[in-house]
Amino acid sequence: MKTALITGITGQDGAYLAQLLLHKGYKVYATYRRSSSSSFWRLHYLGLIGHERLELVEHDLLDPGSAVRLLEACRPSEVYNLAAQTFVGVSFEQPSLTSQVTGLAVLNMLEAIRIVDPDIRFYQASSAEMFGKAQEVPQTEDTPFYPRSPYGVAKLYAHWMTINYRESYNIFGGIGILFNHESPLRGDDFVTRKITSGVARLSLGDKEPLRLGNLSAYRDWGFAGDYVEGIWAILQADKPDTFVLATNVTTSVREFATKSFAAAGMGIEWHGEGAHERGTCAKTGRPLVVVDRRFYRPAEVDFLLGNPAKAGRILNWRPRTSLDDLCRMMVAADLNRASLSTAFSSAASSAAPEPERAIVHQLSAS
Ligand SMILES: C[C@H]1O[C@H](OP(=O)(O)OP(=O)(O)OC[C@H]2O[C@@H](n3cnc4c(=O)[nH]c(N)nc43)[C@H](O)[C@@H]2O)[C@@H](O)[C@@H](O)C1=O
Repeated sequence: MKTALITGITGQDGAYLAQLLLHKGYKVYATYRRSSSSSFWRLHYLGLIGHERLELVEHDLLDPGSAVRLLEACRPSEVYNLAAQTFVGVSFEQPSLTSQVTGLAVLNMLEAIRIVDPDIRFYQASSAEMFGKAQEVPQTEDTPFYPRSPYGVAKLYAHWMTINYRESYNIFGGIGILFNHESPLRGDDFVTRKITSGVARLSLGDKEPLRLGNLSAYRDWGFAGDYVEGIWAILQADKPDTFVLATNVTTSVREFATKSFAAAGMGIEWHGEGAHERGTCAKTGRPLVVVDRRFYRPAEVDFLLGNPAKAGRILNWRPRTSLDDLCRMMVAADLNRASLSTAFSSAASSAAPEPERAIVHQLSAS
């Protein structure tokens, strides 16, 4: 039985990767931060909590000594480093913390591998944010980097450090440069899930429009479930290498919102431009989307489009889920959650004790 260690199990990719590795028969050790122990909802969602081959381990990425002890205790043959401060917007507010967690912490794990067992295969989650102000279209493994956020800069440090350990110490450092990948398990601070949960709320009658930032940013969005298959394949390759995982299709935030409203059976019409743009219901004219400058970033990445040809050729990896299917999947999951919570709160109020209901009845009658 192979043993893997995943850092960042409470995130979207950690949950899907754990599911994949357990399905393949691995023993999986998975780390989480003490303060994120309440975010096991994704593991519950996938039915992984209590799995006999999944062991959750508390770990602080910033502590080099505990990285060594972690590897000595788990003895993995593969380490998947997914833990990071992953919100680009937050990285402008907390650049130092982001640099430590997303950048420097990766060095701690690489050093621990060098000390404990240099044969461990290490996966580093690099990001399309490293392309930032993209120097060519589409972006490939050879495109020069130009990060536009503290997050992108930190990821670039970790990226080069992994290559450096590959070349200096012969460590199997496999790298995936992942473009945006989404799912019903995405956190609702990211724009796709913010949109699909807003669509669910609005389609169930809520009146408060969705407040978004830059609607004209373009992203190459795929399904996270497809991408973890690529991540696994990167560590099974004959030699350590760097691969772009992307769909080769790019779409604006505005168009993602249009598709998501359509998935809930609602048409949206767009009016105005820039900070004054808004989207209204095609049938009733009620406001569905307004632009809110608070969600703009100090520096924006305007356009990302990845070419995954190398991953197709060498790893035989291809994204299988179209953007339309992804939108439908995410909207359906959010509609389900929203109607369950509406049903739950109305069941809770109708289950109020008899005397309270009687009082409400009397008050409204008088
Ligand atoms: C590859 C990369 O992918 C992700 O980073 P991201 O692209 O920044 O993702 P996002 O969903 O936060 O923003 C996408 C775009 O949408 C725009 N946008 C408009 N209005 C809102 C808005 O209201 N909220 C947010 N969050 N974004 C908005 C925003 O300005 C940006 O242009 C992370 O997984 C990251 O870890 C990673 O590695």
